[in-house]
Amino acid sequence: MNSSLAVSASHIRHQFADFLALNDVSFEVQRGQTMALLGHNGAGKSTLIKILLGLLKPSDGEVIVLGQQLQHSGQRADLKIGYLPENVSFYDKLTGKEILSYFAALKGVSKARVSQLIEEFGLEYAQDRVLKTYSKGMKQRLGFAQAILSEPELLLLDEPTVGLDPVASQFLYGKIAELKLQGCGVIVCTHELSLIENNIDIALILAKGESLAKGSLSELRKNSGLKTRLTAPNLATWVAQQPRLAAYYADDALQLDIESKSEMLQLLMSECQAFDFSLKEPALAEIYHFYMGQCAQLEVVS
Ligand SMILES: Nc1ncnc2c1ncn2[C@@H]1O[C@H](COP(=O)(O)OP(=O)(O)OP(=O)(O)O)[C@@H](O)[C@H]1O
Repeated sequence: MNSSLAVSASHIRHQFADFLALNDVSFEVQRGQTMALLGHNGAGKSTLIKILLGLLKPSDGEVIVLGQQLQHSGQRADLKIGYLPENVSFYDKLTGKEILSYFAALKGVSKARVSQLIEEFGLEYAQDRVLKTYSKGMKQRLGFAQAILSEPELLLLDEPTVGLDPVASQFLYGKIAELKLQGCGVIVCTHELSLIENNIDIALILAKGESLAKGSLSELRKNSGLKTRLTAPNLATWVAQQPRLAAYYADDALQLDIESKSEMLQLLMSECQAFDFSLKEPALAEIYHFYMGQCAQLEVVS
């Protein structure tokens, strides 16, 4: 068993009555790695998270979480998993501090850690207020504090930044980065692609229960064939000087694939003495839409 893996899922299939929610999904997340779990509404993301939590037994396939094979529904890997559900719902007559203290007691975590998290998450001023007076963002911060109470080795986050302001979202991803450095594997399910883009190592894109694409951002970019755009104020002049650039010139930019990028950059710098240009790699959102579009096209053809 590979101890550097936080999760290893092989050929997961899950059937709800006559509906196939997951079909042959396989992926791995290393300890210290963050994976974005992406897909349209109903793609199967929450179903997969429930399987990793041991709340749902897959109809088929093998799941190993933190070195432990999950076999039965209801079997939790252990307390080393932190989980933030999509809709945080705690008993709303308890105060924020009471809620965290309750989970701390369940997980054998000290009261000092509860106070530390309340302070770090900027909830000191509201810690003695009942939950029903909390805003959506405050509840989300409390939910995230609950998820990382016991310093988890695997963190599963379902839409963690919904309701958070930009500063709070940045704080959350900063916290995730700290946990990663301690070797925590992280899976984030989200539709907020621009927010997560700079905070992930790999992504798994699901559509209709199937794995459409997976890999690092650069692997996904390469496999999609999407181009990097190079723009510059003098670009048209350089293209006129160097006919080899013309083959890549479209839409006021050089449209470069992985193979042509370094060659054309070298040409620009050595032959045109060009240093004033900007490069724009395909964003995660573009990559996502590309794969979703491909999936739709396949359906039309079949
Ligand atoms: N208990 C259930 N019984 C029957 N079908 C279910 C059940 N739970 C989920 N499904 C179906 O399985 C599919 C995948 O649902 P899931 O909640 O995993 O999607 P999701 O990717 O998390 O979607 P969203 O982005 O909307 O949260 C959906 O078509 C859903 O209706």
